[in-house]
Amino acid sequence: MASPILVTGGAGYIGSHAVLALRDAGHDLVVLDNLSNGVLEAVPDGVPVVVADIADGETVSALLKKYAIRDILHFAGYVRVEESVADPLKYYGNNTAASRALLDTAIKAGIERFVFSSTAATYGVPDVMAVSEETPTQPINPYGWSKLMTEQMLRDAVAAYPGFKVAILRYFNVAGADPQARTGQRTKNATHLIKVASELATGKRSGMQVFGTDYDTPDGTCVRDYIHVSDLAQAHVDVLDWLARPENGPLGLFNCGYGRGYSVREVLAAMEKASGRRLQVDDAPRRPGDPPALISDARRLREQVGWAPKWDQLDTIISTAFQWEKTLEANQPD
Ligand SMILES: NC(=O)c1ccc[n+]([C@@H]2O[C@H](COP(=O)([O-])OP(=O)(O)OC[C@H]3O[C@@H](n4cnc5c(N)ncnc54)[C@H](O)[C@@H]3O)[C@@H](O)[C@H]2O)c1
Ligand SMILES: O=c1ccn([C@@H]2O[C@H](COP(=O)(O)OP(=O)(O)O[C@H]3O[C@H](CO)[C@@H](O)[C@H](O)[C@H]3O)[C@@H](O)[C@H]2O)c(=O)[nH]1
Repeated sequence: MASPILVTGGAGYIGSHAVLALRDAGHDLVVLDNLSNGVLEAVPDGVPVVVADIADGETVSALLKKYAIRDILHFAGYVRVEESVADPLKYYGNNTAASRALLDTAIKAGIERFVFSSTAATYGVPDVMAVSEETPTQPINPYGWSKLMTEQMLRDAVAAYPGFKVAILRYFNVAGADPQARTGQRTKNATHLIKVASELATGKRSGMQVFGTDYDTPDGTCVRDYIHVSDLAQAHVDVLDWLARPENGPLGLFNCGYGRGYSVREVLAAMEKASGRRLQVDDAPRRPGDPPALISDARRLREQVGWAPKWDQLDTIISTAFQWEKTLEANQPD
């Protein structure tokens, strides 16, 4: 893989961590991002950035040619579940239709390997405790559907176009930040539990709520499988290597998680410990659409690809998220 890797959405939260992981592994790369939610500061100096939309076929095909790209990591997309319910066409437009356009450009350019950011939201509300790649997909919101439809296009493309290999990665709850605080989550008006709790712990918010305390879980709050964003970034590097070996593919489907769940209360207790602050938290009704527990069976990624996570302690996830939030605060203009 001597030619550079194209990272779409590389100016965003997960993409910017993947950029660091790829660089740390010695890869050259190019970022493609329309900056709708990303920022240029998230991309390290020296990495070329093309500011354009993935659906802009002319620009994208020119860049694939210019850099002789053979591999694409496709992170670009919209990520807010509740927004997808309020404005579904926005999600089908970007996560499905724009991804189709990118795929079309990629196939025409002879791209060999394509890794797609999918989500545990494709499983909906599973009736098993540990969700494997074989668990039926039944999204309960347009976000999940918009990703599942792109997965289907990729499956069909692999079957139709010889030489085209794909890996689909279904992320569970992504959190934390680069342990060296080179990048982290910058999302404005974030709704993710750990980001919200980090903002509260650094004083950017005055309070937060626990959505639902009467679930059938050990402490009554929802349980999730939180994966450190740097381990997830490394999974992309490992999966690309896996896909590049002739005996592997043409299609890989991998859950990305640790196979271990933590409740909302456990997360908040860990944030109090990391920050040394008492958090102002109120109990609130359930948030519509939240499954009580979502835990991955992610053995396939470890066993087939050889992924070996390094940051898989809840305290590490929480402390890196908190440290990043402080870094962001320190760099705020007055
Ligand atoms: N954050 C999570 O917990 C989570 C969980 C599961 C899956 N994912 C998936 O991972 C991917 C990255 O998520 P994130 O949390 O880093 O989000 P993010 O919003 O931080 O990053 C997405 C990036 O893509 C860019 N982008 C969006 N649409 C584009 C387009 N049409 N053309 C070019 N650039 C575009 C944005 O500017 C942004 O920089 C998304 O596809 C998301 O669906 C995220
Ligand atoms: O202020 C808050 C925010 C969240 N929660 C709860 O915390 C848990 C986790 O919520 P959140 O961090 O919003 O993540 P999820 O809703 O589990 O969804 C995330 O994880 C999914 C994969 O599991 C991805 O598909 C989604 O894109 C991503 O938003 C849920 O029980 C929420 O109800 C609170 O109690 N208070």
